[in-house]
Amino acid sequence: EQTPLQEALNQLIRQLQRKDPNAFFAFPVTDLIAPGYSSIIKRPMDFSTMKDKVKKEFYQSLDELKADFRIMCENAMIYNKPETIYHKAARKLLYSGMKILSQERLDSLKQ
Ligand SMILES: NC(=O)c1ccc2nc(N)sc2c1
Repeated sequence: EQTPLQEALNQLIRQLQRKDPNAFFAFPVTDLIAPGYSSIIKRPMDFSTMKDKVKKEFYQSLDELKADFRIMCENAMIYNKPETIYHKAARKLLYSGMKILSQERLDSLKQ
């Protein structure tokens, strides 16, 4: 019951998650592991939420998924200090992920 767009977006999320081997971005960040997170980060995002949004057809285009991916990485660079493994992982993920999401052949998914 998946549309071509859903198939393509799920495949891209799988590709992006391979760039997060420590699964720092796999699930929502809790205030338990990250004190004060929910009062600092106004638009939390993670890969499990993105997958749920694909399933519920919240994304109408690749650009909308790209926006959530960028928010997810930027959140981590806001909350976590630059010298932390989380901040460094987020910056690396953002750059490698944007390369994956900006390939020519994906232009058909743009609206
Ligand atoms: N995505 C994040 O910002 C993130 C992920 C995992 C994690 N674990 C901690 N102890 S702080 C922390 C932050």
